[in-house]
Amino acid sequence: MIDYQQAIDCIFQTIKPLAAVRVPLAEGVDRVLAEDVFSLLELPPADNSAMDGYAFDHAGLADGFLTTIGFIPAGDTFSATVKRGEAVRIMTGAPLPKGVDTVVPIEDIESLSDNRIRLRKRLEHGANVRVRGEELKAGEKILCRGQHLDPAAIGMLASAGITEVCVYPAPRVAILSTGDELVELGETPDSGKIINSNAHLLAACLRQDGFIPILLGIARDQPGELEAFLRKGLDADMLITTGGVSVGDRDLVQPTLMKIGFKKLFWQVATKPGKPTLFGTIDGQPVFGLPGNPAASAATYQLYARPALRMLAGHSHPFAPTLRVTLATPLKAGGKRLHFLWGNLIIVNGVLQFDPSQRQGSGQNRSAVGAQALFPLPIDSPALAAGDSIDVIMLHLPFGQNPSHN
Ligand SMILES: Nc1nc2c(c(=O)[nH]1)N[C@H]1C(S)=C(S)[C@@H](COP(=O)(O)OP(=O)(O)OC[C@H]3O[C@@H](n4cnc5c(N)ncnc54)[C@H](O)[C@@H]3O)O[C@H]1N2
Ligand code: MOO
Repeated sequence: MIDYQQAIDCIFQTIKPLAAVRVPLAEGVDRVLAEDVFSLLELPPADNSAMDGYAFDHAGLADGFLTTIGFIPAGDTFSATVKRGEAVRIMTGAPLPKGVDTVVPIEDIESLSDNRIRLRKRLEHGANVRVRGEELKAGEKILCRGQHLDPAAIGMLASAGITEVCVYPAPRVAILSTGDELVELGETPDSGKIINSNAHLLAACLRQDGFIPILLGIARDQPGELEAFLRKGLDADMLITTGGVSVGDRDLVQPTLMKIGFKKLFWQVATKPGKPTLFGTIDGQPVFGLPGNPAASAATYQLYARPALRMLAGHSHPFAPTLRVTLATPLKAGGKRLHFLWGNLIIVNGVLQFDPSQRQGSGQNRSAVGAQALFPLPIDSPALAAGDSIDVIMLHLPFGQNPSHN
């Protein structure tokens, strides 16, 4: 049996980004750039005002008095040259006319009679002016391959005149649930049956992370049916199965995958949950056989499938960050497998604490509900006390807390 580090090393060495596609800029959000991007425009296109105020020539400001000779709203230009001792009323974003280099905000002047104004305080030369090209030069490299496109990046690319981007696409993920005991949500589970909740859990994880779930349904524990279902998943960018990967008489996923060209890279990891996790490829397509126990499916999605999907999507940092926090409540000693414990992150006096969930059983969906982090309790770890420093794997930010309780 391999350990957790060997499992993630194997995934890291195996998965390569998907073939890049060119998409309209708006569809690029949350994707990763597959090529460098160069600005088509200079920005700002001209020296312009950063404030609503009055523009003037700083060198001509002898006594703090100026005569206003006109008005420029944003989007307009002013053709006349402004002479020393004169000022034009100018709005934020409007280009500076010839002859001026400094802007005084409206709040900092006193209006006098005869179109005269007086500056209340001294200003630096060039104050409140945005200089042509200070943000972007035409032809300048503005974003590099590998950059994640957040909304601010989309805004900057739009400002640079970029209409399309070349990105790694969002992976499409086929999900197959296996097991004779399963019925679909909406059906009545008769004796011994349970609802296929893992498909909903995994589809929700995928949607939350910006990936595309393709639900294949439920394959019975019967080799022919299972093979037909597995083949349906081969068009996707990744295939994830749940259930049927342990050592039971009806755990048929692995032998059936083998029949259709599966190259097994690992099976069984010394972790709890997640021991029976299976990983490999079929013609280069990554395939995960996740354990059927719901919280084991949820944990192995976070620990293995999610980073693998981020790698397909071109992210150079696929693994969730770890963060040093304090333990809120004591924990029992570790055992013979690395034990991933679900927990909440709570903020106490501005310090993050990890509060382990009361339920940790891998057979229950409830164990993972609301958890924002996983704590890997090391093999043979001694018992831990409240206040101990621990490193947790961050799954989500602890939003949703009432700020007054911090
Ligand atoms: N003798 C051994 N038995 C088991 C071992 C072992 O090492 N030796 N490992 C245990 C561990 S750990 C896990 S995890 C489970 C995983 O086994 P499988 O992946 O083969 O999963 P199943 O046996 O098919 O199901 C396990 C459990 O999960 C429920 N399940 C399955 N699919 C779904 C679904 N789509 N939605 C909701 N719940 C599902 C299923 O009914 C079972 O209760 O094996 C242990 N056994
Ligand atoms: O390892 Mo299993 O995956 O405990 O539930």
